[in-house]
Amino acid sequence: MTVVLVPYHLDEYFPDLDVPVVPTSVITPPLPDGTPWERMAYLYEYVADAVRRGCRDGCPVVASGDCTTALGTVAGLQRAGLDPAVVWFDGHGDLHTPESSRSGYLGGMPLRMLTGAGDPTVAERIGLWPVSEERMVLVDARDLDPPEKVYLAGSGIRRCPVQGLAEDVLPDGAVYLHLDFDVVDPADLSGLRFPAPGGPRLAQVLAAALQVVRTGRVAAVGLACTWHPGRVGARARALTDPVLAALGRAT
Ligand SMILES: NC(=[NH2+])NCCC[C@H](N)C(=O)O
Repeated sequence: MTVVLVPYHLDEYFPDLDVPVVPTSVITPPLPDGTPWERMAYLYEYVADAVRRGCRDGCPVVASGDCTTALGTVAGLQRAGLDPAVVWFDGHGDLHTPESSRSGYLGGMPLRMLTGAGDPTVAERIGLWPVSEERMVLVDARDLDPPEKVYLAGSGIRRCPVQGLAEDVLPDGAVYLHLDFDVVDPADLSGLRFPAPGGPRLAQVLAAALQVVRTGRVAAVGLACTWHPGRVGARARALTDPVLAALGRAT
């Protein structure tokens, strides 16, 4: 199984990023000068290519320090000839556009970007096609900003709680499974960049993620290790070890 480590948070290289998986390859190209999205597009070109190749022997897993790396992973699945749906576990929505974001945090935008909205730089440069809202499920997202709530209310994206993830909520076909660890309650995982209290326990997230894996349709997994480097890695293995084991059985 291909396990790709992308030790970055957005366009910033984090050599000390601790991840709960053992990588089979590490992507660290020196990034060119440019805007953050231009630099990320450069990085995600490598990610997309690694995922495309990784599809040949099962389900590639991509670990990075943010959620935006998912843009490269989904593009890689598309390059492999798939039309992936997206099941996105996150304490947040990641549904901002540059106009709606008050923080300006680029990591708060990737799920919206997968619909084809927002800054087009990455999509244009790596050939990422929009995923239709109807093929997206947002799991948990307990910490939504007001503009994200407004957008979700009028969008085709389905939202469900971790404990409400049933077979009939899951989209058809190939699935990109996105796990931002901050979906887990910070009581079970400290050191997160954006802790969102009041969330599900790690064991509950694990049960829901395994449900998705057991469909046998997960084509790639993204692990968003959204913690400060050196803070969480090993503890998160309680989630990733069983998920990777199940992936090995399911593919
Ligand atoms: N996946 C995450 N950790 N996202 C954090 C987003 C935080 C906040 N909603 C923002 O856009 O600024």
